[in-house]
Amino acid sequence: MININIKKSLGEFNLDVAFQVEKGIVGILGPSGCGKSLTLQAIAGLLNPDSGNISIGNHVVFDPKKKINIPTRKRKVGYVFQNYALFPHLTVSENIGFGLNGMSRIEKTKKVSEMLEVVQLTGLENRYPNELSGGQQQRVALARTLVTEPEILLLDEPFSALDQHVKKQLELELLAIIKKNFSGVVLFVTHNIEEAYRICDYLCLYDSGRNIQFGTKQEVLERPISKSAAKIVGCENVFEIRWMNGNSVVLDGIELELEDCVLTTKRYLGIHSYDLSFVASNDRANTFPYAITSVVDGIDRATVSVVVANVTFHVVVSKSSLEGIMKGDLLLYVPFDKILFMD
Ligand SMILES: Nc1ncnc2c1ncn2[C@@H]1O[C@H](COP(=O)(O)OP(=O)(O)OP(=O)(O)O)[C@@H](O)[C@H]1O
Repeated sequence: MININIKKSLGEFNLDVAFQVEKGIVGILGPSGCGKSLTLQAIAGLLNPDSGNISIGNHVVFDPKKKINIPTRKRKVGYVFQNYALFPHLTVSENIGFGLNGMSRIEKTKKVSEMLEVVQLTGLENRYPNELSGGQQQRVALARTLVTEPEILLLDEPFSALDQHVKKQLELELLAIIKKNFSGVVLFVTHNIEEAYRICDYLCLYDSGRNIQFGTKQEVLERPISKSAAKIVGCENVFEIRWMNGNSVVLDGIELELEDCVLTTKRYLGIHSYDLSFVASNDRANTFPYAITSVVDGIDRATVSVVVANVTFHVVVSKSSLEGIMKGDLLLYVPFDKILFMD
């Protein structure tokens, strides 16, 4: 369990975050410079907040009102950094055993060798970090952290230094090791919504030093609460709206019908690019002729940008459907049950 409620001013930047997590892997997502790493540093005791409190498990580790500020080494926090931060002059075994203080040599050797097995690096114990691949270095970093039996695991963009082609495989490996050997809360900082979705149970969205939304990954993806939350979860189609009545809204020049009367005060509407589609007939509401403005080609999918009146929609389509869409005799379909309303 982690409970954090802190404020910290650093020059112009103000960090003001509060959330509580009982268990599971939480993806912390947000634009660059929004305070994700500072939050992890505060939890680890590497940054002193100006006020607030932090508890890990059943222990208060920071609360200036109670004069509590437990030092980093006693916080039971495992921290894996972007660049792994291994000691270059120590071998794999020495790196893993580094944090095991107050243990006999025999005990330490046993623990390190168990951990080498957990991260499948047995046989490489005498190598130095520069003799390992990026993925192997990452596993040493994870082992060095897990061996200290932390109550919380902080992963700060652990895949960012890896090549694209090995990333997914290593993600799976790392996830399997964590799930099998660690039962506490994992806070996982990433910029990538796809990666967060693959790995995490919950998402915590950040914007300008604040956490703006927390929920299961499905909830957050399906119901971003604001325009900034929608942007962070990769919703490419967000528009300011004018309510006509409870049954329809007007975007810039087009009217969208809604399924039920949903009068709200929400100012924006969003729809994920994968929820839009192209259809052959206008036998349903919200189908529109379109003009294509661009096509971004992917391996098996493409993103087609189309204009309807003055509104540009981005639509993800399969490559096989691209030819029909390019001819322009289909209609863009905006399904009302996929429309998201937000502040
Ligand atoms: N010691 C410091 N003094 C002043 N400002 C700082 C300090 N450390 C960080 N900042 C500022 O605080 C903000 C948040 O930094 P943080 O590293 O938490 O961002 P982040 O969300 O992790 O970004 P990224 O995704 O780029 O790693 C940034 O604007 C950064 O410039």
